[in-house]
Formats: sequence, structure tokens, C-alpha cells
Amino acid sequence: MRFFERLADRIERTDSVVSVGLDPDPDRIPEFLADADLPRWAFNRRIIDATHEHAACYKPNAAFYEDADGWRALRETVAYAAGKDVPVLLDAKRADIGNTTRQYAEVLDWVDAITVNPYMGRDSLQPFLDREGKGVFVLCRTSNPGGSDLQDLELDSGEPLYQRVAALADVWNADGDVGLVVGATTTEELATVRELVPEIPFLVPGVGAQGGDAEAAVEHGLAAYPHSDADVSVGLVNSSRGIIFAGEESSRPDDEATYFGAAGDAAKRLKKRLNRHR
Ligand SMILES: O=c1ccn([C@@H]2O[C@H](COP(=O)(O)O)[C@@H](O)[C@H]2O)c(=O)[nH]1
Repeated sequence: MRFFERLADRIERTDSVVSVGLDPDPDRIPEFLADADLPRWAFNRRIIDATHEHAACYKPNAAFYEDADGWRALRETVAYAAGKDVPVLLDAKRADIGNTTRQYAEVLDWVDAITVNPYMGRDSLQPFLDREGKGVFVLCRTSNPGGSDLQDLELDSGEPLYQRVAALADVWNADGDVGLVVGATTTEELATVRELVPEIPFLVPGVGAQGGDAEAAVEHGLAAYPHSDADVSVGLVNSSRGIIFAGEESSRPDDEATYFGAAGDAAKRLKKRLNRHR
């Protein structure tokens, strides 16, 4: 089953477009897990247990796993999410010359989708696009303040670079496996990109800790996915720290059940909030 078909089914079954970001910052893993064999995996497993009912997808960011133990923790996490039938989108923002991207694309043997960087152009993305049925989310207009430095630059045609990226992604989307990353912190651009490419699902990060606009994320992030039986629009609104570290603000952050219960509550709250605008 293609990534977006599977995502459509998942969204329909959970009634949720929430992507739960798995960014287990080692400095924020609670003390009570410090002695676990792989603390990041121990943390993620409990987060998955607490949130999977409300998760359309899990989005681990590769930056939090790029060491030997980290990669093991990531493999365990992905396998566990698969056991709960939740798709996994690896936020890796990869791409390079074709020969190197072929190696990067190997990760799609065991994750369902990936974020990629379009800066090096089509051939740098081809090995990802060649992986049939895997989701490929192209960075378009990112949520960080410096996203405007390059992405808003006007080309000779007068269009900003991020709009050209959206148009190219539409061309690259011949098989229906391409999505776009557009931040919830840039609502005007979010609306503009949606107008330009009505049929591409977005991953919208920046809700929660970055203070992005959750309502706009839903309004513009979703797109009808014609290749699925599920009667839902497809797209993802991601929150990472706002969900996984919600336990830090709970009444008993040292208590495991209370800590992870807060993550489950945060995911459920976000799901309900987004659903009010779907
Ligand atoms: O434009 C982008 C692209 C990716 N991200 C990533 O999403 C999460 C957001 O984390 P929060 O804790 O919810 O802020 C994180 O992995 C980012 O690297 C993004 O924020 N913006």
C-alpha cells in the first residue's frame, strides 16, 4: 500500500491528523529512565504507548538519533510503531548527488516516508522518488525565522523560491507519493502554497512549542487524496516537544504514569483542536 493511502486509512481510523514528533532530547529524558539500556528507546516506547490512539503518524527527527546508540533506539522505535500500525516519517531533510542519495534512500527499506531537501535539484531526489509507494516530503517553506532568508527570494520570474519549489514538487508528484513541508508559523505562505498546489498533502510543523497557527495548519495542510478508498483529506500537523515533554508540566513529573499520561492528553487535545477545523 502506498504511503498516502496508508496515511488516509490511518487518519480515518484514528480521526486524527496529528503527527507526533519523536525528538527525545537526551537532556530532557526524565530521571526515572536514566538507567534504561537505551533511554531514548525506553522514552519513545512509553510515548508511543501513551499517544498511538491519537497519532496519524510518528515523526522522529534523525538529528536526535545520529550516534550508534541513537540509531539502535530509532530502529526499535520504528519497529514498535509498525507493531501499532502507525506509519513513520523520518524527518531527515536528506539529498545529495545521486550516487550518495542512493545510500540515503536505503533508510526507506524500514521507514515509510522521509523529508528531503530540494536545494540540489531533481537528480538529488530521484532515488527517493524511485522508491515506489514511499512518501517523500519536500521542504518548501520552513517554520524557522530564517526560512525567509533564501526561500522568499524572488526569482527573475517574480515568484519567490518557495513557490518554485512547490511547482516543481507538483511535477515530481506524478506517482502521488510527494508531500510538502510548510510551516504553521508562516500562514500567508501556507495559504499561497495550497492555492498553487491543491492536490499535494502537507506536513505542517511549528504548532505547539513554536507557536504556529494550528487552525491554518488544518485549513491549508490537508488535500483530497484521490488514490485511496478512505473518505478523508490527507495531511499532517506535527507537534513534537509540545506533546512528548508535556509531562514536565504535569502535577507529578517524577511519576512515570503521570508523566506519560500528560503526553497522551496533549496528543488528544491537539487532535480535538485540529478536528474542530477539519
Ligand atoms: O520547517 C520545519 C521543518 C521541520 N521541523 C521539525 O519539526 C519538529 C518540530 O518540533 P517542535 O518541538 O514541535 O517545535 C522538529 O523535529 C523540527 O526539526 C520544523 O520545526 N520546521
